[in-house]
Amino acid sequence: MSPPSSPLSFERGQNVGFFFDGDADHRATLRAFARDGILHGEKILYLTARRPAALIAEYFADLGLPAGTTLLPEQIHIVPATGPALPLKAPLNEIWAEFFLREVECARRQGFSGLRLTSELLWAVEFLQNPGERLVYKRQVQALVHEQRSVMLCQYDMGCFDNSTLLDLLATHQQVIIGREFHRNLYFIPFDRAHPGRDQITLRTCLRNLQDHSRAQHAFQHRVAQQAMVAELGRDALGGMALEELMRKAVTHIPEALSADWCRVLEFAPTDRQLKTYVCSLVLSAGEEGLAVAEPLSQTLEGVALLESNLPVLFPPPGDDRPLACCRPLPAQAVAAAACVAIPGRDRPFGVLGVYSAQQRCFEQEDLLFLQSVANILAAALDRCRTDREIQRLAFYDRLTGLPNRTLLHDRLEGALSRARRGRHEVAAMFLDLDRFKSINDTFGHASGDELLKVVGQRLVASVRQTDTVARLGGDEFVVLLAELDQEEGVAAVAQKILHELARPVLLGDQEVVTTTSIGIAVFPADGVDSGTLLRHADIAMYLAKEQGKNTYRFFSQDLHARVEERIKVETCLRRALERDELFLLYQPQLDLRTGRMVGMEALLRWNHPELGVLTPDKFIGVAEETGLILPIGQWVVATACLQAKAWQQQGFAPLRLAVNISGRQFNHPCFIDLLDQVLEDTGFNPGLLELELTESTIMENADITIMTLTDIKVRGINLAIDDFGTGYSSLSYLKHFPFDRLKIAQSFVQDVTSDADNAAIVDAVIAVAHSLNIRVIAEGVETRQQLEFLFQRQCDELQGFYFGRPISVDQFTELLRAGFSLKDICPFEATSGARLSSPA
Ligand SMILES: Nc1nc2c(ncn2[C@@H]2O[C@@H]3COP(=O)(O)O[C@H]4[C@@H](O)[C@H](n5cnc6c(=O)[nH]c(N)nc65)O[C@@H]4COP(=O)(O)O[C@H]3[C@H]2O)c(=O)[nH]1
Repeated sequence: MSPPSSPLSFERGQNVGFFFDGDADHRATLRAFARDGILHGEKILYLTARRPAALIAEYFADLGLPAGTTLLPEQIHIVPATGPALPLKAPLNEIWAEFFLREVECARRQGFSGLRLTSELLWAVEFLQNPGERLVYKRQVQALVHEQRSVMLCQYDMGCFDNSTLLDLLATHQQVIIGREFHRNLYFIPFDRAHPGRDQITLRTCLRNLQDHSRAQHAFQHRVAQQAMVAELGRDALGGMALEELMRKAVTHIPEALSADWCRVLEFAPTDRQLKTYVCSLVLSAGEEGLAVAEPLSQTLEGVALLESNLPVLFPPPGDDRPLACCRPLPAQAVAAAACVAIPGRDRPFGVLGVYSAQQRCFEQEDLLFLQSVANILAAALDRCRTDREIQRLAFYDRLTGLPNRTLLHDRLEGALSRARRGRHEVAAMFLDLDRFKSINDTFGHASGDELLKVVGQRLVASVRQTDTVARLGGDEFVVLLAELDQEEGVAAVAQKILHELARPVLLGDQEVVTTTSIGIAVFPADGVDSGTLLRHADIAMYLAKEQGKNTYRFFSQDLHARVEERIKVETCLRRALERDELFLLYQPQLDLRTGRMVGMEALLRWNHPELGVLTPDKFIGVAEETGLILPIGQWVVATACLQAKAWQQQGFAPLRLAVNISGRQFNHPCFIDLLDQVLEDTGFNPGLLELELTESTIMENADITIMTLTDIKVRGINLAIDDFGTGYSSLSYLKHFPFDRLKIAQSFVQDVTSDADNAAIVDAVIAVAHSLNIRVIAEGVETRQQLEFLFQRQCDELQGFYFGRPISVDQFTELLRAGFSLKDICPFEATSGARLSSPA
């Protein structure tokens, strides 16, 4: 039989030794070896530790070798134990180990060079090398296999494993150290055929394996330590350890894990394309903390690691490449070896993780994998940190301007107030609202509006100290918090500075825009002791600033508070006024001064307030405007007045012109014309009898849009009147451009017309200009006969005023219509062309 090409086959012509411990009868094994030609032509060294040499000799005499076996008696050398005979079944211990080694030495001296070591010897060698090492027996093997670790397999023949288990183990584990008595059983496994290429696992190489094993064991422990560190850093990162702390921990532990000297993280600054030290395991001097790289990135080790972010870069380089310089600053000790990997980032690498050694050495592939694993953990932590920051930014900062938002403002205000309480100083809260933001937004578009808000934010920040807070609450509302005040005059000066800064023109695209601001100021502790009250009071003061002409600042006061409280009350009730039917209209007659006859009426709104009684519009129209309630209310007025006027016509009264007041917000609403059409359609009222009264400010607010809307109104045949003429812009020139039918001279002029020469001159001029433009003039607020006479003489066209009739209810007005009211009823009047007033009766 030809010898099998088994991993167990021995090299011919070599002295071979088998060690048998003499605990068992090994004849069967020897017979099997002989049968398979293993023992052919070899010398057998039979070391016996526990059985007498004579007994062993008997084994060989009575081997019963198969025919053709060439094992000759002279091949067998029985080496008796040189030490004391050991008892059978003695436990493996140091004495055993030393004994075995002595025997091996002895055999070597006898010229046995290719000594095969059996498991006992392997164990002995290992035991002496690593006294702490435990042998792995039986069940423990399974556990280690499960953990995917190297396996030292012992006592294989004790029935724990069958051959297929062993084959599986060998297939999945590179490192199988064969243990005690294993060789015998292994021989019977068709091992080479099942796993060609694994023949390194042979008895022949066991000793080398053992040394390798010891090295591997060391490396293994090293890797385990590295893996443990990766796992720990991963846990820290997941557990939310602060980035700085995590980085510091990494650079502190990496040198130990890689047997290197020091380690650092360099951060990439994309603007100047430089790397700067983020953390270092060494204590850097002040000068070393600055920017790290003077050289171009591509010429440094770390720079290349960063640029070629998927590859670790080594110093010295593994090939023939010229070594790259390490980034400065470098600590005092020279760098003889280094490995750098990139720390990945979302859009570009964050930086580089580098480990350095003063000794010449090679970093192994596993070292680099470890380094990259740590870099990946740092990258994940950086990413999480960035996400946290992003969330923080969204939660506490205004997206458009980047300023603190309401939440952060409250936080800062609370902090400032508690410091102020302790330090007994004042804190000022300024509430700012841009004066014409809405119209700028409407005119130039939202993108320009946003741009303006950004500029405002920047100017505010530039106007205050760094310790102060500028926040945006939303829309065009900002708050400035002056955290430490010495005196109130200081606040006024800051407010003044802000007004000045914000009034400077802003370039939006190619348009220069000027906006102003109203500021309300409340000061802790006088105007409020908690953040909510302080801000509310600053807001109230801001309304006062708006009311008193805008582009100014006002301090909060208790008086103001009372006024605002009432206003808030009004607002709350006004919301329900429409539903509860608390609104109603009065009608005031308008007379033709030439004929003395009633030619029209003005519908005037009243609110029957459940607690305050009947309120005139000046008490609630402002609130309605601010809150937007003017839209449903205004619509209700137009519809109710048209319905009523139509009802009077249907009752047989001569049709009269119906004047209705339209507020600025109502007029500027995009649906205004549609709503008007709706009313006319629903009521069937003749548009030619409807007159809309608009104030000068409504007309002037947005001249371009106004002219279009006015034209739309005129197209429908509706009349237009300018209300309160003289109180607003008082510009006669725009009369030319707008299609008005009537001009109402404001009461304030009419009232003093007989006592104030200036007023008389103005009224005179206004009538003349209006007539020259074919616009009729109506004077309102006529209360006396003198006023009437003056207006008559100046050829005013129409009149309205208490002298002829106050605003009255529907019923009273119906009575008036029935009675056929005329100017003649009040004063004798000659209604002819060129008529004059008769003397009073
Ligand atoms: N002292 C004095 N006053 C006289 C005399 N003759 C008339 N008046 C008052 O002058 C105001 C005339 O209305 P206006 O100038 O359009 O001024 C109106 C108008 O601008 C506004 N308004 C009234 N109703 C409405 C409405 O339905 N919608 C809107 N948006 N505003 C309205 O409220 C303002 C005030 O309305 P009222 O309080 O009803 O006051 C009315 C009227 O009662 C007089 O001889 N002497």
